[in-house]
Amino acid sequence: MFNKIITASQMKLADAFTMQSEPISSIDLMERASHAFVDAILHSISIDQTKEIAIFCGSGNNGGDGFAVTRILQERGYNVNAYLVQFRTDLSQDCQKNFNRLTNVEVIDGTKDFPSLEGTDIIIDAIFGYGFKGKTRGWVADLIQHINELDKLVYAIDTPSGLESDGIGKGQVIKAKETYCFQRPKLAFFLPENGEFIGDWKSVNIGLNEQYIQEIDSKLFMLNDHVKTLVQPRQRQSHKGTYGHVLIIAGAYGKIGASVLATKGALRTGAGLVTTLTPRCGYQILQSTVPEAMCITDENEKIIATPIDTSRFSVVGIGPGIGVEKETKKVLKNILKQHRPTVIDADALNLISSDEKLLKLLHPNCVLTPHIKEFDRIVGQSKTSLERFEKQRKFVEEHECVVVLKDAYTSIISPITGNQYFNTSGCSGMATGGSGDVLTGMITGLLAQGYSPIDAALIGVYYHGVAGQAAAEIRGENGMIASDILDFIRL
Ligand SMILES: NC(=O)C1=CN([C@@H]2O[C@H](COP(=O)(O)OP(=O)(O)OC[C@H]3O[C@@H](n4cnc5c(N)ncnc54)[C@H](OP(=O)(O)O)[C@@H]3O)[C@@H](O)[C@H]2O)[C@@H](O)CC1
Ligand SMILES: [K+]
Repeated sequence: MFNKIITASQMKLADAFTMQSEPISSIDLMERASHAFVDAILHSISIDQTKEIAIFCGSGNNGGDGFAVTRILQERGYNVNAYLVQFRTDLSQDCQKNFNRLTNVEVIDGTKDFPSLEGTDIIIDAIFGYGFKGKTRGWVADLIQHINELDKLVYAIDTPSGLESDGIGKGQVIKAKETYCFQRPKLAFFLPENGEFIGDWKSVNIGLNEQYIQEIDSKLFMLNDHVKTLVQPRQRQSHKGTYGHVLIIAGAYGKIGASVLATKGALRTGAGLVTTLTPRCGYQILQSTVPEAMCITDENEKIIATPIDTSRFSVVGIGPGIGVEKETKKVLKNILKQHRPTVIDADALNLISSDEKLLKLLHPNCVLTPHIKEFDRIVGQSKTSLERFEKQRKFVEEHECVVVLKDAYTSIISPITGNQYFNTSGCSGMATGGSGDVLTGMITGLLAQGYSPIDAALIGVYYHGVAGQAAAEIRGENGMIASDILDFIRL
Protein backbone atom coordinates (compact mmCIF):
# COMPACT_ATOMS: atom_id res chain seq x y z
CA MET A 1 0.00 0.00 0.00
CA PHE A 2 1.17 3.51 -0.73
CA ASN A 3 2.00 5.64 2.33
CA LYS A 4 -0.94 7.72 3.48
CA ILE A 5 -0.65 11.45 3.97
CA ILE A 6 -2.55 12.43 7.11
CA THR A 7 -3.63 15.68 8.70
CA ALA A 8 -2.07 17.29 11.77
CA SER A 9 -4.93 16.14 13.99
CA GLN A 10 -4.64 12.60 12.63
CA MET A 11 -0.90 12.70 13.34
CA LYS A 12 -1.67 13.67 16.91
CA LEU A 13 -3.90 10.60 17.20
CA ALA A 14 -1.17 8.39 15.72
CA ASP A 15 1.19 9.85 18.29
CA ALA A 16 -1.21 9.03 21.14
CA PHE A 17 -1.96 5.55 19.77
CA THR A 18 1.75 4.73 19.54
CA MET A 19 2.36 5.88 23.11
CA GLN A 20 -0.49 3.79 24.42
CA SER A 21 0.06 0.64 22.36
CA GLU A 22 3.82 0.33 22.42
CA PRO A 23 3.80 1.59 25.20
CA ILE A 24 6.16 4.56 25.28
CA SER A 25 5.96 7.75 27.31
CA SER A 26 5.65 11.07 25.49
CA ILE A 27 9.04 12.23 26.75
CA ASP A 28 10.65 9.04 25.46
CA LEU A 29 8.91 9.42 22.09
CA MET A 30 10.24 12.97 21.92
CA GLU A 31 13.71 11.68 22.69
CA ARG A 32 13.41 9.04 19.97
CA ALA A 33 12.20 11.63 17.46
CA SER A 34 15.03 13.98 18.38
CA HIS A 35 17.67 11.26 17.97
CA ALA A 36 16.13 10.34 14.61
CA PHE A 37 16.34 13.99 13.51
CA VAL A 38 19.99 14.26 14.59
CA ASP A 39 20.92 11.02 12.82
CA ALA A 40 19.13 12.13 9.65
CA ILE A 41 20.66 15.59 9.47
CA LEU A 42 24.17 14.35 10.23
CA HIS A 43 23.70 11.69 7.56
CA SER A 44 22.60 14.30 5.06
CA ILE A 45 25.11 17.10 5.69
CA SER A 46 28.52 17.06 7.23
CA ILE A 47 28.71 19.62 10.02
CA ASP A 48 32.15 20.67 11.15
CA GLN A 49 32.28 20.65 14.97
CA THR A 50 33.76 24.16 14.94
CA LYS A 51 30.67 25.52 13.21
CA GLU A 52 28.18 27.37 15.36
CA ILE A 53 24.62 26.06 15.40
CA ALA A 54 21.68 28.06 16.74
CA ILE A 55 18.44 26.26 17.59
CA PHE A 56 15.25 28.28 17.99
CA CYS A 57 12.80 26.38 20.18
CA GLY A 58 9.15 27.27 20.73
CA SER A 59 7.04 26.68 23.84
CA GLY A 60 5.26 23.57 22.48
CA ASN A 61 6.47 20.07 21.72
CA ASN A 62 8.31 21.14 18.56
CA GLY A 63 10.35 23.33 20.88
CA GLY A 64 10.78 20.31 23.16
CA ASP A 65 12.33 18.47 20.21
CA GLY A 66 14.59 21.47 19.65
CA PHE A 67 15.89 21.40 23.23
CA ALA A 68 16.44 17.64 23.06
CA VAL A 69 18.28 18.03 19.74
CA THR A 70 20.45 20.74 21.35
CA ARG A 71 21.45 18.37 24.14
CA ILE A 72 22.08 15.42 21.81
CA LEU A 73 24.26 17.51 19.50
CA GLN A 74 26.14 19.03 22.45
CA GLU A 75 26.80 15.52 23.81
CA ARG A 76 28.22 14.61 20.41
CA GLY A 77 30.63 17.52 20.58
CA TYR A 78 28.84 20.11 18.45
CA ASN A 79 28.84 23.81 19.19
CA VAL A 80 25.16 24.53 19.79
CA ASN A 81 23.25 27.43 21.38
CA ALA A 82 19.56 27.11 22.14
CA TYR A 83 17.07 30.00 22.21
CA LEU A 84 13.65 29.74 23.81
CA VAL A 85 11.11 31.53 21.66
CA GLN A 86 8.65 32.12 24.46
CA PHE A 87 5.43 32.77 22.62
CA ARG A 88 3.59 31.55 25.72
CA THR A 89 4.91 31.54 29.28
CA ASP A 90 3.82 28.03 30.20
CA LEU A 91 5.88 25.54 28.20
CA SER A 92 4.34 22.18 27.27
CA GLN A 93 5.25 19.52 29.82
CA ASP A 94 7.84 17.76 27.66
CA CYS A 95 9.24 21.03 26.37
CA GLN A 96 9.75 22.15 29.98
CA LYS A 97 11.50 18.85 30.84
CA ASN A 98 13.94 19.18 27.95
CA PHE A 99 14.44 22.87 28.67
CA ASN A 100 15.35 21.98 32.28
CA ARG A 101 18.02 19.56 31.05
CA LEU A 102 19.97 22.43 29.48
CA THR A 103 21.91 25.30 30.93
CA ASN A 104 22.42 28.68 29.28
CA VAL A 105 19.30 28.93 27.17
CA GLU A 106 18.72 32.49 26.02
CA VAL A 107 15.09 33.58 26.24
CA ILE A 108 13.49 35.60 23.44
CA ASP A 109 10.16 37.09 24.43
CA GLY A 110 9.98 40.11 22.19
CA THR A 111 11.15 42.57 24.84
CA LYS A 112 14.71 43.00 23.56
CA ASP A 113 16.63 42.84 20.26
CA PHE A 114 16.82 39.54 18.43
CA PRO A 115 20.24 37.83 18.41
CA SER A 116 22.40 38.94 15.49
CA LEU A 117 23.97 35.48 15.08
CA GLU A 118 26.99 36.83 13.25
CA GLY A 119 29.15 33.82 13.99
CA THR A 120 26.37 31.30 13.41
CA ASP A 121 26.59 28.99 10.41
CA ILE A 122 23.53 26.82 10.79
CA ILE A 123 20.07 27.45 12.23
CA ILE A 124 17.70 24.73 13.32
CA ASP A 125 14.08 25.76 13.42
CA ALA A 126 11.99 24.20 16.19
CA ILE A 127 9.61 27.08 16.92
CA PHE A 128 6.34 25.55 15.72
CA GLY A 129 5.41 22.06 14.56
CA TYR A 130 2.13 20.52 13.56
CA GLY A 131 0.30 22.38 16.35
CA PHE A 132 0.61 25.66 14.45
CA LYS A 133 -2.60 27.26 13.16
CA GLY A 134 -3.32 30.42 11.18
CA LYS A 135 -0.46 32.84 10.76
CA THR A 136 2.37 34.26 12.85
CA ARG A 137 1.79 37.64 14.42
CA GLY A 138 3.61 40.34 16.38
CA TRP A 139 7.19 39.81 17.51
CA VAL A 140 7.12 36.08 16.61
CA ALA A 141 6.45 37.04 12.98
CA ASP A 142 9.24 39.64 13.24
CA LEU A 143 11.62 37.00 14.59
CA ILE A 144 10.86 34.65 11.71
CA GLN A 145 11.42 37.48 9.25
CA HIS A 146 14.71 38.26 11.05
CA ILE A 147 15.84 34.62 10.78
CA ASN A 148 14.98 34.54 7.07
CA GLU A 149 16.85 37.79 6.44
CA LEU A 150 20.00 36.41 8.09
CA ASP A 151 20.28 34.24 5.00
CA LYS A 152 21.83 31.27 6.85
CA LEU A 153 21.31 27.59 6.20
CA VAL A 154 18.08 26.74 8.00
CA TYR A 155 16.97 23.19 8.76
CA ALA A 156 13.43 22.72 10.05
CA ILE A 157 12.27 20.10 12.51
CA ASP A 158 9.01 18.49 11.37
CA THR A 159 7.76 21.56 9.47
CA PRO A 160 8.96 25.10 8.75
CA SER A 161 7.61 27.29 11.55
CA GLY A 162 4.63 29.43 10.64
CA LEU A 163 3.22 26.93 8.15
CA GLU A 164 0.01 25.06 8.88
CA SER A 165 0.56 21.36 8.21
CA ASP A 166 -2.50 21.08 6.03
CA GLY A 167 -2.56 24.50 4.42
CA ILE A 168 -0.89 27.27 2.50
CA GLY A 169 1.69 29.54 4.16
CA LYS A 170 0.39 32.96 5.13
CA GLY A 171 2.31 35.62 6.98
CA GLN A 172 5.92 35.03 7.98
CA VAL A 173 7.10 31.44 7.54
CA ILE A 174 10.60 30.05 8.00
CA LYS A 175 12.36 29.46 4.68
CA ALA A 176 14.16 26.19 5.24
CA LYS A 177 16.84 24.68 3.07
CA GLU A 178 15.68 21.28 4.23
CA THR A 179 12.77 20.07 6.32
CA TYR A 180 12.97 16.82 8.26
CA CYS A 181 9.43 15.70 8.97
CA PHE A 182 8.46 12.98 11.37
CA GLN A 183 7.11 9.76 9.85
CA ARG A 184 5.11 11.43 7.06
CA PRO A 185 5.30 14.58 4.97
CA LYS A 186 2.41 16.94 5.58
CA LEU A 187 -0.11 17.86 2.88
CA ALA A 188 1.40 21.37 2.92
CA PHE A 189 4.64 19.95 1.48
CA PHE A 190 2.94 19.07 -1.81
CA LEU A 191 1.41 22.50 -2.41
CA PRO A 192 3.38 24.65 -4.89
CA GLU A 193 2.76 27.81 -2.85
CA ASN A 194 4.85 26.37 0.00
CA GLY A 195 7.91 25.35 -2.01
CA GLU A 196 10.02 28.30 -0.86
CA PHE A 197 9.43 27.45 2.82
CA ILE A 198 9.99 23.71 2.82
CA GLY A 199 13.03 23.39 0.58
CA ASP A 200 13.93 19.74 0.17
CA TRP A 201 12.11 17.50 2.58
CA LYS A 202 13.02 14.17 4.05
CA SER A 203 10.81 11.99 6.10
CA VAL A 204 12.32 10.56 9.27
CA ASN A 205 10.97 7.36 10.79
CA ILE A 206 10.32 7.84 14.50
CA GLY A 207 8.61 4.50 15.01
CA LEU A 208 4.97 5.60 15.07
CA ASN A 209 2.49 2.77 14.61
CA GLU A 210 2.40 2.31 10.83
CA GLN A 211 -0.61 0.02 10.82
CA TYR A 212 -2.60 2.65 12.68
CA ILE A 213 -1.52 5.37 10.24
CA GLN A 214 -2.36 3.28 7.18
CA GLU A 215 -5.84 2.56 8.58
CA ILE A 216 -6.60 6.25 9.13
CA ASP A 217 -9.42 7.59 6.97
CA SER A 218 -7.50 9.53 4.34
CA LYS A 219 -7.67 9.50 0.56
CA LEU A 220 -4.26 11.13 0.17
CA PHE A 221 -1.26 9.00 -0.72
CA MET A 222 2.39 9.40 -1.64
CA LEU A 223 3.30 7.85 -4.98
CA ASN A 224 6.63 6.24 -4.21
CA ASP A 225 8.59 3.13 -5.18
CA HIS A 226 5.83 0.92 -3.87
CA VAL A 227 4.55 1.39 -7.45
CA LYS A 228 6.98 -1.40 -8.40
CA THR A 229 4.48 -3.89 -7.03
CA LEU A 230 2.02 -2.86 -9.76
CA VAL A 231 4.44 -3.68 -12.57
CA GLN A 232 3.79 -7.07 -14.13
CA PRO A 233 6.77 -9.16 -15.24
CA ARG A 234 7.03 -9.84 -18.99
CA GLN A 235 6.22 -13.40 -19.89
CA ARG A 236 8.91 -15.65 -21.34
CA GLN A 237 6.38 -17.14 -23.75
CA SER A 238 5.12 -14.00 -25.41
CA HIS A 239 5.28 -12.01 -28.63
CA LYS A 240 4.73 -8.42 -29.67
CA GLY A 241 1.00 -8.99 -29.91
CA THR A 242 0.92 -9.76 -26.19
CA TYR A 243 1.83 -6.18 -25.33
CA GLY A 244 -0.73 -4.24 -27.31
CA HIS A 245 -0.73 -1.93 -30.29
CA VAL A 246 -0.46 1.79 -29.57
CA LEU A 247 -1.70 4.53 -31.87
CA ILE A 248 -0.02 7.85 -31.19
CA ILE A 249 -1.71 10.84 -32.82
CA ALA A 250 0.72 13.71 -32.51
CA GLY A 251 2.53 16.48 -34.30
CA ALA A 252 1.88 19.26 -36.78
CA TYR A 253 4.21 21.26 -39.01
CA GLY A 254 7.01 22.53 -36.76
CA LYS A 255 6.03 20.17 -33.92
CA ILE A 256 6.86 16.74 -35.28
CA GLY A 257 9.34 16.40 -32.42
CA ALA A 258 6.37 15.97 -30.08
CA SER A 259 5.29 12.87 -32.01
CA VAL A 260 8.83 11.48 -31.91
CA LEU A 261 9.03 11.89 -28.12
CA ALA A 262 5.58 10.41 -27.47
CA THR A 263 6.27 7.49 -29.81
CA LYS A 264 9.53 6.68 -28.08
CA GLY A 265 7.85 7.01 -24.69
CA ALA A 266 5.34 4.31 -25.68
CA LEU A 267 8.10 2.03 -26.99
CA ARG A 268 10.26 2.50 -23.90
CA THR A 269 7.52 1.32 -21.54
CA GLY A 270 7.17 -1.97 -23.37
CA ALA A 271 4.30 -1.61 -25.85
CA GLY A 272 4.36 -4.44 -28.41
CA LEU A 273 3.69 -2.29 -31.46
CA VAL A 274 3.53 1.44 -31.92
CA THR A 275 2.02 3.21 -34.91
CA THR A 276 2.17 6.96 -35.15
CA LEU A 277 -0.17 9.15 -37.14
CA THR A 278 1.34 12.47 -38.19
CA PRO A 279 0.70 14.99 -40.96
CA ARG A 280 2.53 14.18 -44.20
CA CYS A 281 5.41 16.46 -43.28
CA GLY A 282 6.25 14.16 -40.36
CA TYR A 283 6.82 10.99 -42.35
CA GLN A 284 10.56 11.15 -42.99
CA ILE A 285 11.35 12.59 -39.60
CA LEU A 286 9.51 9.86 -37.78
CA GLN A 287 10.77 7.00 -39.92
CA SER A 288 14.35 8.07 -39.56
CA THR A 289 14.33 8.93 -35.87
CA VAL A 290 12.18 6.04 -34.58
CA PRO A 291 12.74 2.98 -36.82
CA GLU A 292 10.97 0.76 -34.26
CA ALA A 293 7.63 2.51 -34.89
CA MET A 294 5.33 2.38 -37.90
CA CYS A 295 4.23 5.66 -39.36
CA ILE A 296 0.98 6.51 -41.10
CA THR A 297 0.32 9.96 -42.43
CA ASP A 298 -2.69 12.16 -42.80
CA GLU A 299 -3.53 13.39 -46.29
CA ASN A 300 -2.87 16.89 -45.07
CA GLU A 301 0.70 18.15 -45.29
CA LYS A 302 0.76 20.18 -42.08
CA ILE A 303 -1.95 19.05 -39.67
CA ILE A 304 -3.91 15.95 -38.76
CA ALA A 305 -7.28 16.52 -40.39
CA THR A 306 -8.79 13.17 -41.32
CA PRO A 307 -10.72 10.96 -38.85
CA ILE A 308 -9.22 7.51 -38.41
CA ASP A 309 -10.74 4.13 -37.59
CA THR A 310 -8.93 2.87 -34.47
CA SER A 311 -10.38 -0.64 -34.36
CA ARG A 312 -7.03 -2.31 -35.06
CA PHE A 313 -5.31 -0.51 -32.19
CA SER A 314 -5.60 -1.32 -28.51
CA VAL A 315 -5.13 2.23 -27.26
CA VAL A 316 -4.72 5.81 -28.44
CA GLY A 317 -2.52 8.64 -27.20
CA ILE A 318 -3.58 11.94 -28.69
CA GLY A 319 -2.54 15.55 -28.35
CA PRO A 320 1.19 16.40 -28.30
CA GLY A 321 1.84 19.12 -30.87
CA ILE A 322 -1.37 18.56 -32.89
CA GLY A 323 -2.47 22.21 -32.83
CA VAL A 324 -6.02 23.45 -32.38
CA GLU A 325 -7.36 23.62 -35.95
CA LYS A 326 -11.05 22.78 -36.38
CA GLU A 327 -10.22 19.81 -38.65
CA THR A 328 -8.04 18.35 -35.91
CA LYS A 329 -10.88 18.86 -33.46
CA LYS A 330 -13.06 16.65 -35.64
CA VAL A 331 -10.40 13.93 -35.50
CA LEU A 332 -10.38 14.16 -31.69
CA LYS A 333 -14.17 14.04 -31.51
CA ASN A 334 -14.19 10.96 -33.69
CA ILE A 335 -11.54 9.28 -31.52
CA LEU A 336 -13.51 9.93 -28.32
CA LYS A 337 -16.63 8.42 -29.88
CA GLN A 338 -14.75 5.17 -30.50
CA HIS A 339 -14.36 4.57 -26.74
CA ARG A 340 -10.87 3.13 -26.96
CA PRO A 341 -8.60 3.56 -23.91
CA THR A 342 -7.21 7.01 -24.66
CA VAL A 343 -4.58 9.29 -23.19
CA ILE A 344 -5.46 12.92 -23.83
CA ASP A 345 -2.74 15.53 -23.62
CA ALA A 346 -1.62 19.01 -24.65
CA ASP A 347 -3.54 20.43 -27.65
CA ALA A 348 -6.19 17.72 -27.34
CA LEU A 349 -6.89 19.18 -23.89
CA ASN A 350 -6.93 22.69 -25.32
CA LEU A 351 -9.47 21.55 -27.90
CA ILE A 352 -11.61 20.04 -25.14
CA SER A 353 -11.47 23.29 -23.17
CA SER A 354 -12.95 25.12 -26.14
CA ASP A 355 -15.91 22.79 -26.65
CA GLU A 356 -18.34 21.43 -24.03
CA LYS A 357 -19.49 18.72 -26.42
CA LEU A 358 -16.02 17.16 -26.38
CA LEU A 359 -16.05 17.18 -22.58
CA LYS A 360 -19.24 15.15 -22.61
CA LEU A 361 -17.54 12.48 -24.73
CA LEU A 362 -14.95 11.65 -22.08
CA HIS A 363 -15.34 8.09 -20.80
CA PRO A 364 -13.90 5.91 -18.00
CA ASN A 365 -11.10 4.63 -20.23
CA CYS A 366 -9.64 8.11 -20.66
CA VAL A 367 -6.58 9.43 -18.88
CA LEU A 368 -6.15 13.21 -19.03
CA THR A 369 -2.67 14.63 -18.47
CA PRO A 370 -3.01 18.42 -18.17
CA HIS A 371 -0.45 20.72 -16.66
CA ILE A 372 -1.90 23.43 -14.43
CA LYS A 373 -2.60 25.93 -17.21
CA GLU A 374 -4.27 23.33 -19.42
CA PHE A 375 -6.41 22.20 -16.50
CA ASP A 376 -7.38 25.78 -15.65
CA ARG A 377 -8.44 26.32 -19.26
CA ILE A 378 -10.87 23.42 -18.89
CA VAL A 379 -12.28 24.07 -15.42
CA GLY A 380 -11.52 27.77 -14.86
CA GLN A 381 -8.86 29.54 -12.80
CA SER A 382 -8.26 28.60 -9.17
CA LYS A 383 -6.99 31.00 -6.54
CA THR A 384 -4.99 28.33 -4.72
CA SER A 385 -3.67 24.85 -5.38
CA LEU A 386 -6.09 23.45 -2.78
CA GLU A 387 -9.00 24.91 -4.74
CA ARG A 388 -7.55 23.40 -7.94
CA PHE A 389 -7.29 19.96 -6.29
CA GLU A 390 -10.94 20.25 -5.30
CA LYS A 391 -11.80 20.96 -8.93
CA GLN A 392 -9.66 18.03 -10.01
CA ARG A 393 -11.64 15.77 -7.68
CA LYS A 394 -14.99 17.08 -8.93
CA PHE A 395 -13.91 16.71 -12.56
CA VAL A 396 -12.80 13.11 -11.98
CA GLU A 397 -16.10 12.29 -10.25
CA GLU A 398 -18.17 13.90 -12.98
CA HIS A 399 -16.34 12.49 -16.00
CA GLU A 400 -15.23 9.23 -14.37
CA CYS A 401 -11.76 9.39 -15.83
CA VAL A 402 -8.28 9.61 -14.35
CA VAL A 403 -6.77 13.09 -14.25
CA VAL A 404 -3.00 13.47 -13.98
CA LEU A 405 -2.43 17.09 -12.94
CA LYS A 406 1.21 17.69 -13.79
CA ASP A 407 3.36 19.81 -11.49
CA ALA A 408 6.43 19.44 -9.28
CA TYR A 409 4.35 16.99 -7.22
CA THR A 410 1.98 15.64 -9.86
CA SER A 411 -1.45 14.85 -8.45
CA ILE A 412 -3.34 11.85 -9.79
CA ILE A 413 -6.94 11.11 -8.79
CA SER A 414 -8.69 7.81 -9.39
CA PRO A 415 -12.40 7.94 -10.31
CA ILE A 416 -12.96 4.49 -8.82
CA THR A 417 -11.53 4.95 -5.30
CA GLY A 418 -11.31 8.74 -5.11
CA ASN A 419 -7.71 8.30 -3.95
CA GLN A 420 -5.35 11.17 -4.69
CA TYR A 421 -1.68 10.33 -5.20
CA PHE A 422 1.14 12.88 -5.03
CA ASN A 423 4.17 11.83 -7.02
CA THR A 424 7.48 12.03 -5.19
CA SER A 425 9.88 11.22 -8.03
CA GLY A 426 11.25 13.71 -10.54
CA CYS A 427 13.31 16.88 -10.48
CA SER A 428 13.28 20.45 -11.72
CA GLY A 429 15.28 19.49 -14.84
CA MET A 430 12.08 17.90 -16.12
CA ALA A 431 10.43 21.29 -16.42
CA THR A 432 11.44 21.51 -20.06
CA GLY A 433 9.74 21.21 -23.46
CA GLY A 434 8.88 17.69 -24.53
CA SER A 435 8.90 16.16 -21.07
CA GLY A 436 5.10 15.90 -21.09
CA ASP A 437 5.11 14.30 -24.56
CA VAL A 438 7.33 11.53 -23.20
CA LEU A 439 4.89 10.97 -20.33
CA THR A 440 1.93 10.76 -22.71
CA GLY A 441 3.75 8.06 -24.65
CA MET A 442 4.64 6.18 -21.48
CA ILE A 443 1.10 6.09 -20.09
CA THR A 444 -0.27 5.08 -23.50
CA GLY A 445 2.33 2.31 -23.77
CA LEU A 446 1.30 0.99 -20.36
CA LEU A 447 -2.42 1.14 -21.16
CA ALA A 448 -1.70 -0.94 -24.28
CA GLN A 449 -0.31 -3.70 -22.09
CA GLY A 450 -3.58 -4.04 -20.23
CA TYR A 451 -2.91 -1.94 -17.16
CA SER A 452 -5.99 -0.16 -15.82
CA PRO A 453 -6.10 3.60 -16.48
CA ILE A 454 -5.15 4.42 -12.88
CA ASP A 455 -2.29 1.89 -12.73
CA ALA A 456 -0.96 3.07 -16.10
CA ALA A 457 -1.02 6.65 -14.80
CA LEU A 458 0.68 5.78 -11.51
CA ILE A 459 3.39 3.65 -13.10
CA GLY A 460 3.95 6.11 -15.96
CA VAL A 461 4.21 9.18 -13.75
CA TYR A 462 6.49 7.58 -11.20
CA TYR A 463 8.91 6.02 -13.68
CA HIS A 464 8.94 9.17 -15.80
CA GLY A 465 10.16 11.01 -12.68
CA VAL A 466 12.72 8.35 -11.84
CA ALA A 467 14.07 8.51 -15.40
CA GLY A 468 14.25 12.30 -15.12
CA GLN A 469 16.25 12.05 -11.90
CA ALA A 470 18.63 9.55 -13.52
CA ALA A 471 19.05 11.86 -16.53
CA ALA A 472 19.81 14.78 -14.22
CA GLU A 473 22.51 12.73 -12.47
CA ILE A 474 24.40 12.52 -15.75
CA ARG A 475 23.44 15.72 -17.56
CA GLY A 476 22.63 18.02 -14.67
CA GLU A 477 19.25 19.63 -14.08
CA ASN A 478 20.01 22.44 -16.52
CA GLY A 479 21.70 20.33 -19.15
CA MET A 480 19.11 17.57 -19.45
CA ILE A 481 16.49 17.59 -22.21
CA ALA A 482 13.35 15.52 -22.71
CA SER A 483 15.13 12.99 -24.95
CA ASP A 484 17.44 12.22 -22.03
CA ILE A 485 14.41 11.15 -19.98
CA LEU A 486 13.70 8.52 -22.65
CA ASP A 487 17.25 7.21 -22.39
CA PHE A 488 16.87 6.54 -18.69
CA ILE A 489 13.46 4.85 -18.58
CA ARG A 490 14.06 1.57 -16.83
CA LEU A 491 10.98 -0.56 -16.43
N1 LIG B 1 3.86 12.16 16.48
C1 LIG B 1 4.75 13.03 16.29
O1 LIG B 1 4.83 13.40 15.18
C2 LIG B 1 5.58 13.59 17.35
C3 LIG B 1 5.64 14.95 17.48
N2 LIG B 1 6.54 15.58 18.16
C4 LIG B 1 6.66 17.02 18.02
O2 LIG B 1 5.55 17.67 18.52
C5 LIG B 1 5.16 18.68 17.60
C6 LIG B 1 3.75 19.09 17.82
O3 LIG B 1 3.73 19.66 19.09
P1 LIG B 1 2.54 20.55 19.61
O4 LIG B 1 1.27 19.84 19.38
O5 LIG B 1 2.88 20.92 20.99
O6 LIG B 1 2.58 21.77 18.63
P2 LIG B 1 3.69 22.91 18.36
O7 LIG B 1 3.53 23.23 16.95
O8 LIG B 1 5.01 22.57 18.86
O9 LIG B 1 3.23 24.14 19.27
C7 LIG B 1 1.91 24.46 19.41
C8 LIG B 1 1.90 25.77 20.20
O10 LIG B 1 1.86 26.82 19.26
C9 LIG B 1 0.76 27.65 19.55
N3 LIG B 1 0.27 28.24 18.33
C10 LIG B 1 -0.44 27.67 17.33
N4 LIG B 1 -0.67 28.53 16.34
C11 LIG B 1 -0.12 29.70 16.71
C12 LIG B 1 -0.04 30.98 16.09
N5 LIG B 1 -0.57 31.25 14.89
N6 LIG B 1 0.63 31.94 16.74
C13 LIG B 1 1.18 31.71 17.97
N7 LIG B 1 1.12 30.52 18.60
C14 LIG B 1 0.49 29.53 17.97
C15 LIG B 1 -0.22 26.74 20.22
O11 LIG B 1 -1.11 27.49 20.95
P3 LIG B 1 -2.60 26.90 21.24
O12 LIG B 1 -3.12 26.43 19.92
O13 LIG B 1 -2.41 25.76 22.18
O14 LIG B 1 -3.32 28.04 21.79
C16 LIG B 1 0.68 25.89 21.07
O15 LIG B 1 1.03 26.56 22.24
C17 LIG B 1 5.45 18.07 16.27
O16 LIG B 1 5.50 18.98 15.23
C18 LIG B 1 6.78 17.43 16.57
O17 LIG B 1 7.82 18.36 16.41
C19 LIG B 1 7.62 14.78 18.78
O18 LIG B 1 8.10 15.39 19.89
C20 LIG B 1 7.19 13.40 19.17
C21 LIG B 1 6.36 12.70 18.23
K1 LIG C 1 9.70 23.70 13.08
